[in-house]
Amino acid sequence: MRERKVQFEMWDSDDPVPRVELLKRVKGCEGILCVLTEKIDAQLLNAAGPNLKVVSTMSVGFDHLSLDELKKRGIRVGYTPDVLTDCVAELTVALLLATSRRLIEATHEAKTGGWGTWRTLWLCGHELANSTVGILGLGRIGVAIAERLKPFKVKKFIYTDVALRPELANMIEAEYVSLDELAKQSDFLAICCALTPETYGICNWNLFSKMKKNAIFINTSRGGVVNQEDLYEALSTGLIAGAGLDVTTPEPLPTHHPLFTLKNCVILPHVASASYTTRNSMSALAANNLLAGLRGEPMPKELKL
Ligand SMILES: O=C(O)[C@H](O)CO
Repeated sequence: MRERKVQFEMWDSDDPVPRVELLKRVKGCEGILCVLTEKIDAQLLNAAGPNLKVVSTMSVGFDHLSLDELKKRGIRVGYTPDVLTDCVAELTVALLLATSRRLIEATHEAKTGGWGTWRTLWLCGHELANSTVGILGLGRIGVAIAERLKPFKVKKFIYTDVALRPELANMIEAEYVSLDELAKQSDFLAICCALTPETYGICNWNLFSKMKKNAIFINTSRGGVVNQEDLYEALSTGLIAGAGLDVTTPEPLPTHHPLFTLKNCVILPHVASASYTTRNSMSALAANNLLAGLRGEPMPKELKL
């Protein structure tokens, strides 16, 4: 293999690179490796200029990339699916259990003196055994979540998506239903779809009002799929039983946000893929995508534009 040297400049901080700084530093670059906090839009692509050949994002989600603008300029895009599937599924199950069994409330009560005598209905939650689990957007992550939930004796998996996903559905014996039926039948509803113009705000009053009173809503995809005002209304009026959110709009969610006042809403700071193993795999894959793109070779994981 012919050796080629790559010159790179790294933003050596866990905090995002300030936009003004990024716009300055991308000028003339052939490749950019970014994370989901960087908006790769027309402004940034113009600032980079015509040398830019490849953008590699260290994420499975790509809603921070203006795909039309990238396509128009013939810029190739790499992303990091698969390597985070197990980690995200694991966290989703943890969040689901923490929400449905009210673990955050329970530790708070234990610590702050709320733990009195044993009481019959105190801190009762909802169990997975004999339940129906709905998945909105059945991909690798949805399947991995269902595989982990099955041993909890879930009765039935149902899903909806823009199209039938027979191969994935067969792996978990999931039945395809309409969005309305998904809302009506699910005891637990896991949101696993990508954020696109079609899914923006799809979890709104219309959906929540059809859900069961005992339903638990879990979102580890993107905050933008949820109408948060409607979710607040649904949770605070007891329309649904609880919500676990790893993603919100905006991020970070301001500490004074009404959702933080609700006991039946568990909010995590976008940590679904945060394990050492997974973040290492994601960064290696993102780097390999970038290098392959620069060499003009097939990327290990390229997004088809
Ligand atoms: O899109 C992603 O990769 C996750 O949201 C963060 O790991």
